[in-house]
Amino acid sequence: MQVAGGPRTAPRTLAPGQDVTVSVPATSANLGPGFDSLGLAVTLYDTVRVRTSENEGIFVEVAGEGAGSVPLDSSHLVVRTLLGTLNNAGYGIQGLHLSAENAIPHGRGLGSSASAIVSGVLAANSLLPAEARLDAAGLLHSCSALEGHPDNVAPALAGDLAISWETDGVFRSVRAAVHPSVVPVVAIPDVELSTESARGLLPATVAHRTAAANAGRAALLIHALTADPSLLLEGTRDALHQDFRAPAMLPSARLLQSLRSDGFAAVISGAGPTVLCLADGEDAARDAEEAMTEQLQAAGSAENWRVLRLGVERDGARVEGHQR
Ligand SMILES: Nc1ncnc2c1ncn2[C@@H]1O[C@H](COP(=O)(O)OP(=O)(O)OP(=O)(O)O)[C@@H](O)[C@H]1O
Ligand SMILES: N[C@@H](CCO)C(=O)O
Repeated sequence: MQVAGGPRTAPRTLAPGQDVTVSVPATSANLGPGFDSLGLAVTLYDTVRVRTSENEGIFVEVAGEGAGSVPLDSSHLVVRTLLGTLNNAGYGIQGLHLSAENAIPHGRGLGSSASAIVSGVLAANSLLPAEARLDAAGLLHSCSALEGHPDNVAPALAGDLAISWETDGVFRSVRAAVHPSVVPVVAIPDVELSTESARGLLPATVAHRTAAANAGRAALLIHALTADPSLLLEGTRDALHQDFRAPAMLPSARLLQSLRSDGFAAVISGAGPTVLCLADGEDAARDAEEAMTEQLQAAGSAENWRVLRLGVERDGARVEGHQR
């Protein structure tokens, strides 16, 4: 958590009794060829309620994903992000009560860390006085800098499809409307793979022809996702990350390969190991669900995976303040 650049004077203390709830969607980054650039918000959510208190100390409770494994003190990712954001604005708190209900599984490629960062930054922003708040561009940059790349935080903040980039250290993003017939279907294994270790498997450089081929597919993918979903299979072909990471997620790599051979637009979601199919219409989504389930059954591992048909989350994170 970066706190450099924070206040040079003693921080002001936020009033106790403030109460805010933030709900943030899961996101699937990369979508094949859009490494560190493309991301899609989907209908699975983490929700945190944050209350400032006059009782000193930090109290954290977690239900759902991460319960029993994430820390319950100031090192909790949402708390750490929230306190860092307040500190950067010149504020602190006396006491804090955070209650999290998580549906996004951790370390599976569905943007759980981005969701936690967005939750912490948005909660802090809502608790701050209006004049100390970040604007939309500041929120995107701040969350992206904390996550290290913008492709999950951008759709988590704004919803739908996000196309993101970085210029001279500044992260930016535009939102694009996904074609209404696109349905995301995911197969989530019960094993985790940290993004950090998956990034460690990538080469420092690729051949020029590889980069050129990938650029063409990324451009095609945006057309397929927004205008012509019949091109999704060809548009989701990646050359930059999936093959390099396959040794760390062999069952996912096998499922991906066999789904693509059968004509499904399957990709590794984020850094994996979840497999995402982008289906063109509800019938195709049902076929993808069935194909995933059958292939996992044939491999004798269906009980270790969850297959879910999701929707595209159009609006992104929601913040609700409560009067007390
Ligand atoms: N809601 C949360 N509360 C606290 N910590 C969290 C939360 N979500 C994620 N984390 C932390 O982030 C880690 C997972 O982050 P990681 O970047 O490895 O995977 P991911 O974000 O789920 O996947 P990807 O970045 O590929 O989409 C967890 O192990 C946990 O330490
Ligand atoms: N673009 C990121 C997404 C996961 O955080 C990666 O693949 O490493």
